[in-house]
Amino acid sequence: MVTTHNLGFPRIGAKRELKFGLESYWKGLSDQETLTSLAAQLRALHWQQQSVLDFIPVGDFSFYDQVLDMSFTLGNVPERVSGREGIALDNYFRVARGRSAGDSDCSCVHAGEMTKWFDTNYHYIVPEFTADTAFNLDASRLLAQIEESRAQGHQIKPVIIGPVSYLWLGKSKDASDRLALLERLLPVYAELLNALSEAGVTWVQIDEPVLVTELSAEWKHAFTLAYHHLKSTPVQLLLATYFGALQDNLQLTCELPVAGLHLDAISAQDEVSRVIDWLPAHKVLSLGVINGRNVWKTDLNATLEWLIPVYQKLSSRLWLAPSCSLLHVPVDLGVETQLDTEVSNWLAFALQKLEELQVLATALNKGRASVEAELTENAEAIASRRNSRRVHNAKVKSAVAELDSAWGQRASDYAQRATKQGKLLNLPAFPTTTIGSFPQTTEIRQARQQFRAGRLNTADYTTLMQKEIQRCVEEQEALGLDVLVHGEAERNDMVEYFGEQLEGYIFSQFGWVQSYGSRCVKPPIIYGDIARPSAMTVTWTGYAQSLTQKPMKGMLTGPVTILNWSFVRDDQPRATTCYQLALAIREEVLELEKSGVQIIQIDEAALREGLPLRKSQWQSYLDWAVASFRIAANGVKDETQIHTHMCYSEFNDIIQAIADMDADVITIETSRSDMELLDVFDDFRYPNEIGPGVYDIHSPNIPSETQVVKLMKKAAQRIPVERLWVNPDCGLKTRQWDEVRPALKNMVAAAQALRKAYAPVRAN
Ligand SMILES: Nc1nc2c(c(=O)[nH]1)N[C@@H](CNc1ccc(C(=O)N[C@@H](CCC(=O)N[C@@H](CCC(=O)N[C@@H](CCC(=O)O)C(=O)O)C(=O)O)C(=O)O)cc1)CN2
Ligand code: MET
Ligand SMILES: [Zn+2]
Repeated sequence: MVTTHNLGFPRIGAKRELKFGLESYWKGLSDQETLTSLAAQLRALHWQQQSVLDFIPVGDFSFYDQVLDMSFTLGNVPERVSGREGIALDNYFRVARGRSAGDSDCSCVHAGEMTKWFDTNYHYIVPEFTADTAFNLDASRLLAQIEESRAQGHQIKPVIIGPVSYLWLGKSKDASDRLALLERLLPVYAELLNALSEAGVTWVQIDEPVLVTELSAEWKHAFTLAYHHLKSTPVQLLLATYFGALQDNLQLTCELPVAGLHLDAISAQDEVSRVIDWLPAHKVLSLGVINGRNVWKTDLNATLEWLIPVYQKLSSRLWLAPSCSLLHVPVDLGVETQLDTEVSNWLAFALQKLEELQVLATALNKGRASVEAELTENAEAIASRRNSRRVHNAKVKSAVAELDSAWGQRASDYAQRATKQGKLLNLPAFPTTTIGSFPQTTEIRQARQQFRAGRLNTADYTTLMQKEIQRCVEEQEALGLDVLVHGEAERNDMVEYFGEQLEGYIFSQFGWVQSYGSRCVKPPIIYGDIARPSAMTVTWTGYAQSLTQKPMKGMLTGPVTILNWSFVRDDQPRATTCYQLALAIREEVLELEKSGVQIIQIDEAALREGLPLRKSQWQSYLDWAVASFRIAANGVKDETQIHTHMCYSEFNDIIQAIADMDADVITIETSRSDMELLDVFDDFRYPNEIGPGVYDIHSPNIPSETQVVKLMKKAAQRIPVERLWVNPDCGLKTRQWDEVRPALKNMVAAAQALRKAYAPVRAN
């Protein structure tokens, strides 16, 4: 018999119940009891929905982030919050967000740093280490949830993050070697596993996703040390790897002294037979055969055909699961009532993926005949997608086939363009601008909800959004900003908004996926060739420009970011889809230009974060990603100024690729790193203009004028002042107007001070 299990389930709720519960608690509108009982209800529902599986995950639920949960379990709690009285949960939220329910402004602490979870759009709270970090087990969260699930009659498998990945994902705050902490960490893990065993647990899933990345000899050795240390614990360990292939870590991984291994057979299908060869005969092999990161139905017949010989070899040592936690896909296709029925028949969300898993297991355990109807239905859906005329657009395919590098080439080089643009735009030194979005207020969101529900007509919705745009322009004029934006009021999200207007896309009503904390995105779904039936932003931008004499930046999302933050086709290379998106955005750029827009920003927030997990694959990704951006951006006249924006700025290794995009201006995140990141942008390596973010928009804290001046002076030591812009780190949509106004006021005042301070330099 094969065993079925799941690595993790989405916790936000099919209708984002957890999001609303959390936000209400943070605002002080509900109490802890309400929040914890909502959490228990969600867990109960999710376990029940998974209960056909042989093992269901416990410990994957989180109030904010599973890595932060692990930090609390290991007693690695930052000093700045420890020793506080009151509700423990509030301390957890203080690390997550810098404050908790009922905190007055003065009791805020700085939030833990947030960063991307591998190559997904999920963000985790980075564990903090120093040379003195001590660990202390607090297994209460896990033990309580184990008891809770048992009471509901489930067969469970607790999920924890493994010690090596835990250290790898964290950051040393004092430049000490975090790997040196392993010795101190392992006894706490052993204690945890013992506690789980005492609670009656037999299997524990221990996640070590860093095994799919390139590891140095020290980190490889850490694996051997760690798992030999944990070998004698009484529970059986299922070591889980996902998001990629093991490659040079394959032999190491197979030989670790654990009871079982989970391999992502979607991204590492080629490795399965080698793993079987290397894996000692007593070990279980769990294969992730259902894609946990995309929304397409699995081709069950093909998968089964491939699995049958594997099952013959492994027999009951074979376990089946989705490739990774289902955190990265929406919960339930069943609640979607407005999806196009043809395309929706090609899709599977979390619950449907578990059904697929069940069909595969039943076919192996009881023979194909026992699931004949399901297999036939699946074959029909797969064929329907493959043969659908709606997937293919001959015009788009030939446009992509005709692309050559000339499409990505601007007429003149940067220096010549800068002169022409300077004359036309006539901006002061240290020009001020923002990244695009202004607060998405409750009124804006509610208006859009009403519009969607048909309770507000198009004319009224448009009027409301125009009012918001007008307000936004007036605020910026009053603040004295130099280059204005329209504020993106009309956009639900910077990717979904474009997806909704492009052909080849469909979008769900409830397909929410957690991005961080309570924040979710609803990635639109690319099912076919991409075309742009009509202009997407020109009217809104034109309206905004009509309200001011100052230059209004056109605001677009770039092809690579649209690709990386959408659910994409799995029937053609990502590069091909990206080129199609690039052509669509190029059309929009050219139409904006034609309408008189002089500055166009094309956000590539996800270009850096879309890098493959292994460095050896970076260059081929960067080649098509940069080429796509260039196709989108570089068809404009010299006089048109192209901006781009990226929110994470560890650019050290890819600065050449960033420079090759050849945008006239790039805005990046730098405030949190005190401008040190700019070292890599120094004179020689980055030739164009730069707006290093001067304050962190993720925090409600207001930067002072002095702070901004200080940061910009640091920037000016690295970048010639005539190439510097002044702007926040990222868009302001998650902030309140009361936070934005004073922050930008200080930023503008700082720019004025800088103009005075550097005036003599510029006169020379
Ligand atoms: N796709 C994407 N990925 C990204 C980012 C990004 O901006 N977009 N930014 C970075 C950080 N990640 C982020 C992810 C989400 C949000 C965010 O603000 N999300 C919103 C949802 C945005 C949205 O699509 N809103 C819709 C739906 C609004 C809504 O929820 N309406 C309520 C009613 C209104 C209300 O009471 O608020 C309802 O339908 O129930 C809209 O505006 O139309 C949220 O979770 O709150 C911010 C940053 C990295 N990845
Ligand atoms: N233009 C977008 C905004 O300001 C860029 C955000 S990058 C995540 O919101
Ligand atoms: Zn950003």
